[in-house]
Amino acid sequence: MSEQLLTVADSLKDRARAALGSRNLILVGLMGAGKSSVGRIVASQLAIPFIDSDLEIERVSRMTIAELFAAYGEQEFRALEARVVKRLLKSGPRVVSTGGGAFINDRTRKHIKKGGLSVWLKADLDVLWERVNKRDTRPLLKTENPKQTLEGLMNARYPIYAQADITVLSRDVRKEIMADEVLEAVIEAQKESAAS
Ligand SMILES: Nc1ncnc2c1ncn2[C@@H]1O[C@H](COP(=O)(O)OP(=O)(O)O)[C@@H](O)[C@H]1O
Ligand SMILES: O=C(O)C1=C[C@@H](OP(=O)(O)O)[C@@H](O)[C@H](O)C1
Ligand SMILES: [Mg+2]
Repeated sequence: MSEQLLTVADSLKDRARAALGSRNLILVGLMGAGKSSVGRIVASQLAIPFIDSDLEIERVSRMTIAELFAAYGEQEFRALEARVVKRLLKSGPRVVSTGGGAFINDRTRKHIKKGGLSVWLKADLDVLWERVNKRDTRPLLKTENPKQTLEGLMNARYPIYAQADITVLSRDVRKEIMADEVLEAVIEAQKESAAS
């Protein structure tokens, strides 16, 4: 990388870090959008802590997400998720990647709206499907036609994800590029709110 390009990359991180201030950055969106993997890169670029709410739920319960769904059902999982997300957002700045259903739950969405800047990683069905069909860890997709299930979730959930503060299109590009686009969107959002 040339010296000039390095300076541009550094200033992107610095400007995004300054724009975020002490707020949390919370990634929302459907399964496969890249919340967990892109969130981790964004946090490392900003040099702030990264927490994935699903991993935190698994840590505190000492069960996997699939085991929690099987043993207690989705409703109990959502109640635990709401408590964990609320706690994770108590202090900042952090990058918190949520599970796909978190922002859909009224209680959890309120915690997220209050707890920082939310970013919807929005992807089309084929991109999501390409990514999620490689693993069978997601209990909601254990159906006869998982692609159709995913499409149904898209239709039901996209109007709600649209309430996030920022939307970034999650495309078939490298995760590092997606992370840079999130940083750019944070800077833009801050400029817009300062101008209004
Ligand atoms: N931009 C990307 N390009 C290629 N693969 C990606 C990209 N973003 C995510 N993935 C892959 O897709 C899968 C799902 O990503 P993940 O971060 O777990 O999504 P989410 O947390 O939103 O469900 C993972 O295997 C991940 O490595
Ligand atoms: O969409 C959902 O309701 C879910 C998404 C999953 O997280 P990812 O979006 O990180 O896969 C996980 O929380 C759980 O399987 C439920
Ligand atoms: Mg995830």
